[in-house]
Amino acid sequence: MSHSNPPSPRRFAATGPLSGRIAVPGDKSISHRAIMLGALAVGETRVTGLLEGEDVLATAAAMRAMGASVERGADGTWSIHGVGVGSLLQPGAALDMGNSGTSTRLLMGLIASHPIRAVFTGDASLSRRPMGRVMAPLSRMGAAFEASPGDTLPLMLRGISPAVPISYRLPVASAQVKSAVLLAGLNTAGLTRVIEPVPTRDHSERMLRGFGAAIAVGEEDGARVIELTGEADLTPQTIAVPGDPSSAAFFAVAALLVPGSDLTIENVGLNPTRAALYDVLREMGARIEEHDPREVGGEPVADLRVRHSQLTGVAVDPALAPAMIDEFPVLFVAAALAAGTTTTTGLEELRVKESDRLAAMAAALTLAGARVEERADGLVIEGSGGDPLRGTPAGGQVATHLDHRIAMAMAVAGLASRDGIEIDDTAPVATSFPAFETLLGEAQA
Ligand SMILES: O=C(O)C1=C[C@@H](OP(=O)(O)O)[C@@H](O)[C@H](O)C1
Ligand SMILES: C=C(OP(=O)(O)O)C(=O)O
Repeated sequence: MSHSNPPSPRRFAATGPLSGRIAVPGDKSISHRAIMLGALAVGETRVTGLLEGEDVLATAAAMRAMGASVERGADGTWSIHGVGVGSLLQPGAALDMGNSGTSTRLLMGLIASHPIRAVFTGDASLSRRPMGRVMAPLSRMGAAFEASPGDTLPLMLRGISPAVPISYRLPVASAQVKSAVLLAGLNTAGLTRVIEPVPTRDHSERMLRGFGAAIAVGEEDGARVIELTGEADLTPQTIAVPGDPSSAAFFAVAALLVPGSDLTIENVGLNPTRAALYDVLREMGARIEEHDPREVGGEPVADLRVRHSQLTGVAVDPALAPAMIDEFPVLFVAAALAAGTTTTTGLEELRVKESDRLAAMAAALTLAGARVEERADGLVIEGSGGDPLRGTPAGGQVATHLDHRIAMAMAVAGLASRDGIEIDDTAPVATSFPAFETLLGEAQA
């Protein structure tokens, strides 16, 4: 896990245009869910394109610790033999979630309706993140918690069976909270409902349906309503995981910013609950074309051709935030090179990710010579009009705070800088995108 890796500083500097064709690794959100649901289906689930990043490997280790077999074949296909809904075993040791919020919150949901006890631990970043948002609904279902102050890790969860089905209105727009409740509903007799005033990524709903769960999605007073009838019996699946749009985002912005670039990113997942970054970039003037739109693993996918473009600042509609929530760090980099002002609002959630992403990006971009104003709920960025950022001053280093997306966003900024950008630690990149630097080399070859 990333917290045991020594810091790995690195300098990113302009090395010329990005071109050719690359394929980014599998979607992180979908990979977590494929392992979890496969581990609950009796029989063999086969997964191709699984993201082999530290976060997903933490999920795999946890499911093994609870009785499932989760193994990688020589050809890269993963084979999962599940235990069946209701049959997760008591883990023999604490579940080390590393840096992964998704692993932690979704697994809390799964365990909440099983009669087992689990201790969750994580790295320094994860141990600061709020878990009360999942503890609240899962407590109503009957689970019990002993958490660290501020409802953080390490925490102990005592699940219960039978659990009580609930109807839960999400107080924050969070796919992790929604998914935790739905996963707890799998081993809960009756109707578990989640009401989502603001839609968030719907991978859980899609995949639960694919595995044969009784799940219905409707609308009530303008809100999305998801209803799951337990107890579920899941049927093993063969799943192809599409490329991660959140990983592709770094390459798309790099190609937009570096003059002369013409890069095609293959097989990018474009689920509408995930792809808003690409719409915002187009609104800013980005030349991004979608080729060969198709469906992979029940998700819309296309190849993206991205060419260097002069960008113009925009006011980003806060209603789009959930559909691009992990892409703001790299959007801020695009804004720093655009002509004019980019304003973002409604982004309080960014303060409780792997780092406080508003503070971290404001500090990092300012250090690199951009003009940034940090507000309570967003950043206002005065773009350079296409001129390269100065880069980090001698002896200066961007602080990434154990946050992979800060590291990759500022690496992209480095490619569009005059003097290069020095990053304090690229080790966290391995949580979501271990091949990042290799692919960067390929695209610049
Ligand atoms: O459900 C998921 O897979 C995720 C949901 C989002 O978190 P929140 O639910 O906290 O918004 C996102 O930031 C995270 O990277 C992955
Ligand atoms: C927020 C993220 O992940 P998680 O919540 O799973 O740590 C992310 O990948 O940007």
